[in-house]
Amino acid sequence: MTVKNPGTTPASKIERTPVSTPGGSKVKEEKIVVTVRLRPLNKREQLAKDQVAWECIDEHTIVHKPQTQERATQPASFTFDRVFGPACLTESVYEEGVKNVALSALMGINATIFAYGQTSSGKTYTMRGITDKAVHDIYKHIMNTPGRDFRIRISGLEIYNENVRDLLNSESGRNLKLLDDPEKGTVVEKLVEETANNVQHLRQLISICEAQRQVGETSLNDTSSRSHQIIRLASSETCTKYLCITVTIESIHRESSDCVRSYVASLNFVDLAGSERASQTNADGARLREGCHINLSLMTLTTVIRKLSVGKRSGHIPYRDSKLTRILQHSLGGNARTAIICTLSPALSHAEQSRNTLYFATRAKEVTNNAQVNMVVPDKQLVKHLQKEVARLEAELRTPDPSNEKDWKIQQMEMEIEELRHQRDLAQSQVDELRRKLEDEQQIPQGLKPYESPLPVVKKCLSFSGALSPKLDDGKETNSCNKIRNTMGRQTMRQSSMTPFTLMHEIRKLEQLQEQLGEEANRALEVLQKEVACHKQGNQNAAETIAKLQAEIREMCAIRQTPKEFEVGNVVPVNRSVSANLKEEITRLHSQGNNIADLEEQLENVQKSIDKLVTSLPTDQQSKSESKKKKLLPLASSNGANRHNFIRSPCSPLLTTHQVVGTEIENRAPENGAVTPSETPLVSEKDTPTRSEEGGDTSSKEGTPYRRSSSVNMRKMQKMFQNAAEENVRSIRAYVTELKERVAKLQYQKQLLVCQVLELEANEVAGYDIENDENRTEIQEASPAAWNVIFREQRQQIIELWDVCHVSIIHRTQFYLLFKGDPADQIYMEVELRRLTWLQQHLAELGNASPARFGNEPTISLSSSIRALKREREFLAKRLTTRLTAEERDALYIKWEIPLDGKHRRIQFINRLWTDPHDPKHVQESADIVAKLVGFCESGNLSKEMFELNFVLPSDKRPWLMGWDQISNLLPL
Ligand SMILES: Nc1ncnc2c1ncn2[C@@H]1O[C@H](COP(=O)(O)OP(=O)(O)OP(=O)(O)O)[C@@H](O)[C@H]1O
Repeated sequence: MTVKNPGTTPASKIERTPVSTPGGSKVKEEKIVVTVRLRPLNKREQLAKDQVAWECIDEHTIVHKPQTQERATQPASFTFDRVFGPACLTESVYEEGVKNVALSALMGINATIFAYGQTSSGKTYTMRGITDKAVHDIYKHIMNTPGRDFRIRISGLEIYNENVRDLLNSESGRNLKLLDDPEKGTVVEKLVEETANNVQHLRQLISICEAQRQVGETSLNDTSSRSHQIIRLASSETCTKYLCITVTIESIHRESSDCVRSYVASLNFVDLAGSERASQTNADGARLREGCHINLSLMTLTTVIRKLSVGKRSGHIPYRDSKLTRILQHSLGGNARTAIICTLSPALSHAEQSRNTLYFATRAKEVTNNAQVNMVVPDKQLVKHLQKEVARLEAELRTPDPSNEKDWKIQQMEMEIEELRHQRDLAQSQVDELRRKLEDEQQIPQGLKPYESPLPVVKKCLSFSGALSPKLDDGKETNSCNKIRNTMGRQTMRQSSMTPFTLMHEIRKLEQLQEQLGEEANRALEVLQKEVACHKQGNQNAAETIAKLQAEIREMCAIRQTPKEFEVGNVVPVNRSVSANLKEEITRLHSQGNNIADLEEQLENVQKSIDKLVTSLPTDQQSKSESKKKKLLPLASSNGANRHNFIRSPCSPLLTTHQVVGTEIENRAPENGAVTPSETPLVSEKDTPTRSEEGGDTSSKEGTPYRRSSSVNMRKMQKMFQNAAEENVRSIRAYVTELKERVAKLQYQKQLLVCQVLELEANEVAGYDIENDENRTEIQEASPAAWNVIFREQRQQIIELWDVCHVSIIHRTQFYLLFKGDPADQIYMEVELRRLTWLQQHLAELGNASPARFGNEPTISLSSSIRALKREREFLAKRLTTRLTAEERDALYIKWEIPLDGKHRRIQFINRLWTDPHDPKHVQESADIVAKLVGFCESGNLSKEMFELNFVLPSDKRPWLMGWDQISNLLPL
């Protein structure tokens, strides 16, 4: 359990967004809110006839009423954010002084309210009232926000004699340890944290803390608080219906929700111990020791405030010198909104202490904090979400999805085609065998009566199967042929010759197989055709969606968000409807991105399918050799219509009508009318014509037109199919390449939109006036002259940001050399600039903290970027020897002033490249050298569109920024 370090939570990834960051470009610093409360003279002071030494002359100024004997050297007037006189109620102090700060916690911003002042000045009195009112307002807000689920948790601790004690667990013992967590900062070990069920429960828990607090008596206050008490409420809120408010900043979200992000924040109420000097309390013994410890913490607090007031860069800030400042480090110049109420006694007798308090308050006014909106993505939830997504994508890509029938069908068909091919070969060999037998029988017929000869029948049957007459398309013809065949079959049977019968049967079987094969192949091609058409459509849809989204985002930009739902200081909650729209759009955009990826993947599959189909066909060589052995080719089917489609594959734009016509002519039977299909003679091995060079019809040995063999046509047809299929593959490859480039371009557009949406969200959260933002940039068509100016400015900004963010110098080089100001470069320049701006901000926010991990990928941090750059420079240094000659290297060393006899000259030289973003010559020369070392040429190996997608560091094969998709992952999806 933590006492938070505001803004930290276990097992969660916290994203921090600056509170008021218009355009998301700068971190807004804000000063600590300092108010002063002057109480009335108490009874003790009245009895002692003490004088009133201070007066609040207006809402901001308190003045010291000079006494005659007092030296006039001391400042008499002090100004603060608000000053409350003796007549002011605690309610006013809360409403006008600290409410805005306190309720920031509801918006995911850590908040701390301190009460500082001498003993009996009214700290506890004020803090009790304020805590009570804040609790009331928190629950009021919860009631008024039914769309969100809140969870409130509370912990309480006191620091007594520099020992930390748990106020909600009296058995935990005295000294809880403070631990340093690289992610969470300082945490209090084993501090109990209770979840408040409702407002009464919360109040009860606060009372327990109050009761547990160490109270002693001093001469100034009968119930003096001798400890620094910190009651901490932490709130977290999801961006949808549910929310948790928790001390340990834990985010819980509904299972049913797609949102994996919540707001989290802690709200600290800190009632400090009296700030007076130990001597003034007439303390001795135990009290004196307490005073020393109290003052150690307060002294450190004062030092920290003093140092912070002159600027955070003023050197070491001694947070670690006391437990109080360690625990409250984030509230002092860090990620929190802080309000300090300085309480004063008006009594003249305490004037010196009161003046010290006012000096402290004056310093505190100068301290600035960097409050941020804390959003939490619980690791468990995130991992679950990502796992689901990965599983879904994997299933889609790897397993034949029943819903994706087309892929499944293609696979099935491929298997069937394979099987059919196998059967065909089998049948073919049987036919060959039968044919041989038949020929043997042909040698015998002298002894047979004419009607006993099976030959004419068989011949007719085979000629039917091998014929390529267009009449085969005609159903009637086919039927009549079938009839003839059947009749022949019956005749054959009557003629009681088993061999011809078997032969016919086998031939029919072969015919059927061939027919099936043709049909299956055509079906496969049809599916492929649909697939490609479908992908084309998908791609078009993606582009349309992007365009629509851009238009909608422009519209959303134009909408002013009034009235505001709930306002806390400068923090304006996100307009829910606009936010919902944005989320919806981003979800759509993401799914579109997935579609694009799917599209690519599926196109690859199509390509593979076609490759398979082609390789399953015999090659030309095979055809030739096989045609010598086998007299009928596999596609010698009577399925003329299918054949026609088969060759005229729709995937082949290169296949011309001429070719198709040619194909049809090729397949046509001789038109001399001398031969009908049924009359075509059986082609025997002996009679097989040889194929001419032109692939045309050649005469048989006998030179009769009847020898015009179907096997020749089949070979040609097969060759044509193969050509067509190869062309298909080529054209689909070209199409896939083109699609990839389009996908890359869409990715750029997507990134740009994501950047815009992030900015919009940040603007909404900050209540930023989008319309009046002068810095806001839109990608608009600029005139060539204007674009030229814009380009130069943007490029310079980019170069400077590369330097600041330690971006890969190979990336810089390639970007620099590729984008030279062409009007088409606008989008790339814009995206690069926005990414870098985001990165700069991200690195600044992260500071020295360890980067959170996203899935298995580490996210970017300053140190990881520097390390990566170092690796890259080492890689380039090695390349100096392989890419440049010794003379070239020496020339460069001389030019870049590297001592020729110095050690580690290569790395020295490489370390000088890309180090001066303000010198254009240096930049150009650096780019030229890196390009040479890596082997880029400006227009050569990469297109602009593919630039980002293809780019990986040669040293570690990882994208230089771990992928810009992570930016979009910051969105509440
Ligand atoms: N604004 C006020 N109006 C009326 N009475 C007040 C006011 N502020 C404080 N008191 C009274 O003054 C007394 C001392 O106040 P309190 O205990 O809050 O002081 P403290 O600063 O917390 O002292 P310590 O540091 O010793 O804990 C209390 O009896 C309280 O009721």
